Amino acid sequence: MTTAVFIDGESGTTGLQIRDRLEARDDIRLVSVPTEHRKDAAARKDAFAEADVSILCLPDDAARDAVILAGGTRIIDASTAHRTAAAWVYGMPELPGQRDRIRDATRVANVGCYATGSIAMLRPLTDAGLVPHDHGVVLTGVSGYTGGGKALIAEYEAGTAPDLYLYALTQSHKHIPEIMKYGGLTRKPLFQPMVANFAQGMMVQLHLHADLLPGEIAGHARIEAALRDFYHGDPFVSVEMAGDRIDPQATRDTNRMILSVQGDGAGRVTVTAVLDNLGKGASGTAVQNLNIMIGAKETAGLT
Ligand SMILES: NC(=O)C1=CN([C@@H]2O[C@H](COP(=O)(O)OP(=O)(O)OC[C@H]3O[C@@H](n4cnc5c(N)ncnc54)[C@H](OP(=O)(O)O)[C@@H]3O)[C@@H](O)[C@H]2O)C=CC1
Ligand SMILES: CC(=O)N[C@@H](CCC(=O)OP(=O)(O)O)C(=O)O
Repeated sequence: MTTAVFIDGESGTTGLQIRDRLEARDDIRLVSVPTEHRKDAAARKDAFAEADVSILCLPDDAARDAVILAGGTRIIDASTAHRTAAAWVYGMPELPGQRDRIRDATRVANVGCYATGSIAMLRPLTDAGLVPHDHGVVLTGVSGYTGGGKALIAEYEAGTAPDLYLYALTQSHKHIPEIMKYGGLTRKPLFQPMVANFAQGMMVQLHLHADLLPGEIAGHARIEAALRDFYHGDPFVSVEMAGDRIDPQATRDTNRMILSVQGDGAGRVTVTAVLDNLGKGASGTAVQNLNIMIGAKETAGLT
């Protein structure tokens, strides 16, 4: 039996990557609208009606409109529009109990790219009580320029964007609400992202003065052990020893995420997540969520 899948926004950065991961599969039949009708409501409504599952790869406002057009089809939304909405299931399979919720869901909000790394580091530590929920958390991140979609890609390809820049300087990055809700934080974290001159790849870091946390010192070894326990047996997330350098492009074109713990071996600890912003941070997890929803092998179409 095949599952009919419509990717709304399939010619965009995320949509193309999802298409690449699905088109060779014999358990999936892709439903498409001709390129010239890609913004035509009637054509898209027909595609939604034909699909068993539709994946939205659109800007937030267009994604909200698409949900109205979509009727009863099951949806995975790659945008930020529904990530903390009560009626939506958060599409981060690694969270406790989340695979069962995703399997039964009709509306899945795919996790954001920086949020994937941030929550992956935070949640094991807040669940284990090593980082208190109201801790003043500091996160930094660097993304490849494809994270900014077609518009930012065009700037880099034209050579008009700087090799590295900081942005979201007012502490209002769009991923903060989902990082708080699913990372287990009650206090807004500091989060400083940047973009660098490479296409795909991402690194997110959590910086901790673990010796100042309450209770027994949540040092390097306990933090690493909590991460290893949380991800034991996970098909895509691993906790590894980092060498002298960490490459944000190390998992390019894969659905893998590598976590590592660095520091002085005592109280000053940095946890690092490396993932592909377009892979594990977007299209890879969308396909992983699709696999869970349709009862396919979770790793199908993914490396
Ligand atoms: N890039 C990334 O790393 C990540 C992106 N995402 C999310 O995925 C979504 C898509 O991002 P991305 O692929 O980067 O963006 P792109 O700009 O590359 O692609 C967006 C696509 O949506 C199409 N589109 C825009 N408006 C409409 C509309 N009203 N109806 C139908 N199609 C429309 C665009 O067509 P046209 O070009 O013709 O305007 C384009 O093909 C965003 O919500 C983003 O937040 C999620 C995680 C990571
Ligand atoms: C480099 C860059 O601009 N990155 C985007 C995040 C990527 C994105 O739009 O997607 P998700 O929210 O769906 O993860 C940003 O910081 O707004």
